[in-house]
Amino acid sequence: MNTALASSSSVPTTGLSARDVSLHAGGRALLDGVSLSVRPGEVVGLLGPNGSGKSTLLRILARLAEPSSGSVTLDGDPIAGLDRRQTARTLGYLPQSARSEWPISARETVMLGRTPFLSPLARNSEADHAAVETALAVTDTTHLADRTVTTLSGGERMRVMLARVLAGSPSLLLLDEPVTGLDPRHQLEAMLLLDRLARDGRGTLVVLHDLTLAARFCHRVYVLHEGRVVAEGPPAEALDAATIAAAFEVEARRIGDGDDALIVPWSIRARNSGGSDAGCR
Ligand SMILES: Nc1ncnc2c1ncn2[C@@H]1O[C@H](COP(=O)(O)OP(=O)(O)OP(=O)(O)O)[C@@H](O)[C@H]1O
Repeated sequence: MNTALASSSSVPTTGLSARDVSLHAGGRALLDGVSLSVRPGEVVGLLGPNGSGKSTLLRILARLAEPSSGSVTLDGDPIAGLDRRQTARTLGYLPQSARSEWPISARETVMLGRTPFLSPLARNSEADHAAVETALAVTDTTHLADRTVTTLSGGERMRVMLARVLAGSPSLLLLDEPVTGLDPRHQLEAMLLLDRLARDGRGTLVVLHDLTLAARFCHRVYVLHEGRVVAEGPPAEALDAATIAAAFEVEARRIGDGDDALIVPWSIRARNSGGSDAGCR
């Protein structure tokens, strides 16, 4: 499968960083002093229970929301001051449960990912069409290209929306649960694709709920809990039993070590278990 995603339009980057980012809304802190980075050549996992702030953080990193305090920098420059088109060429963002409401074809939907490269009133170029066909191929959606996107199944639609991000050939990808709803084969294909993109020098921050996929495919992970980073580092270190218990309130069974580890949530951990609580690091 060809994974050479339109490298000519990719904008080189040294990485994206959040420093001490907080966001207050609804009378509480949704994010509280979060610092994080993603660099070219790495797949970084963003993990945490429902409501811990993962999507909120991704929206801030994608410049779709403003933090109450703290900063986000791209290549060392504050993202708030950068040219929006240039930012869109560098950063690819896949929202959670991404969907298209327009009854257009999957191919036309993927072509929308080329928007940052279009001049006003210009027709799509050969490079645009080539990027779209490659993005369809690597997401195994070529056979769906002429279907109206609103008629696709949830997993098919997710792969098309991922193709739309890839069509822009971003240097850095911000992906909010890209494998949720995908069948096992397509989950693996998507994670293997991120791995190949990292080897090509691109970087990805990916929200995952599957601890085994995170352990296998992420170079580093951040674990969020109630808006704070409670663990970070290589999965073998950050996803230890104490962190999993404290952050997710489950006991997990671990089979194997390192990136071969299977981490399976196994039993519910009682809340308010007093002194036996492992606590978040
Ligand atoms: N505009 C808002 N006003 C008030 N609360 C908000 C707002 N946006 C999000 N929240 C709350 O902030 C918290 C974090 O939401 P967020 O969507 O970032 O969580 P998440 O970690 O992505 O969760 P999930 O795994 O369920 O997708 C949640 O409790 C959510 O209800």
